[in-house]
Amino acid sequence: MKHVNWQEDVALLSRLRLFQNVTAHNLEQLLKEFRACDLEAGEVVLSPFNRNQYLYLVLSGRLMVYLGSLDNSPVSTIMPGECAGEISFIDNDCPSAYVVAGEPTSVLRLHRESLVKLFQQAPQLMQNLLELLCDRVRQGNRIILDTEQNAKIDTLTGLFNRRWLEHIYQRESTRCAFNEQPLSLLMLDVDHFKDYNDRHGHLAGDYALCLVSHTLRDQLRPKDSMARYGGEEFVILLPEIDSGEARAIGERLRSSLELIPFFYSPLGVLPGVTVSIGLAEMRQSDSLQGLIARADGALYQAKQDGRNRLNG
Ligand SMILES: Nc1nc2c(ncn2[C@@H]2O[C@H](COP(=O)(O)OP(=O)(O)OP(=O)(O)O)[C@@H](O)[C@H]2O)c(=O)[nH]1
Repeated sequence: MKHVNWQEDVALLSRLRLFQNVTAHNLEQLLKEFRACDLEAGEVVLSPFNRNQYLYLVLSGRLMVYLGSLDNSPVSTIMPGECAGEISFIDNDCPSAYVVAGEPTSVLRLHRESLVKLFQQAPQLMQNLLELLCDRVRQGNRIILDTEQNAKIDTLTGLFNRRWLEHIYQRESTRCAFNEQPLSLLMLDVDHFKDYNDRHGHLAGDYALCLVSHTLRDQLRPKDSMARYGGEEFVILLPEIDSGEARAIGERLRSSLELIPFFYSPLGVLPGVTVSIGLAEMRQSDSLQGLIARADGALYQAKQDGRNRLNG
């Protein structure tokens, strides 16, 4: 970080969000305390390992924010007019994120004591800082929400993933057991899928998996859950459905795919696929693993019996 000369500019400061509606007199007092610095691209300004005493205001360039490790993708960008370091600046603790110059960047640096002194004379400054902090909290909440979404959704098909299935099963099995209702599970596996990939390419295989997920999910009730269990394996949970009814549902799902001889994809027209299905109904105090093991056994038999059929 290189200290540089800075042409003091009250007009520019008053345009920064932190200083909006702060009087020119107060800003002039603050100006004396600022240090202008130039940062090289990649230079680390804040790190969770170093206590921070400064507030940084970006004048030009941009700062990138990284959570956890610098190897992760940046979670946000701090642009001219915005500031960095305000949380650790206030609580005098280590920053929660890395802040790194994304390109050659000019910043103004202000020691915490200078700003704290001014709080009493300029309450508006405190208000502005609180608003900035609220923005940071909201941004953090959005990141948490996105991360949770990623933790439960399979990116290729948009279905729930295997990890989230555990969570849903806990909830639904408890609810069904409590209400003395049945719960059934279908385990589906795309037939001859290795062959399909070999013939049409892996990307075509990916589109076929999307066809399976969209075709089947559209036929389910809101209370049913469909998850991608593994590569070409899917699990459907059917709460309040006994094995007799689940057989009819599974049969309907299976035949709906059989009736699609080809489909349109970004690669052009591709042949459809069929699925084999294993069915199992929940027994008292069945774990998900136990229920799936029985459905998997039934699926194995469906494959043995010639595929494109339901067993269980
Ligand atoms: N395109 C694509 N293929 C996948 C994906 N996940 C797994 N596969 C492929 O799915 C194929 C599964 O092959 P196998 O387990 O041998 O079974 P199969 O060829 O479907 O044969 P049967 O199940 O006995 O009918 C493998 O070739 C995997 O590479 C994926 O996300 N996309």
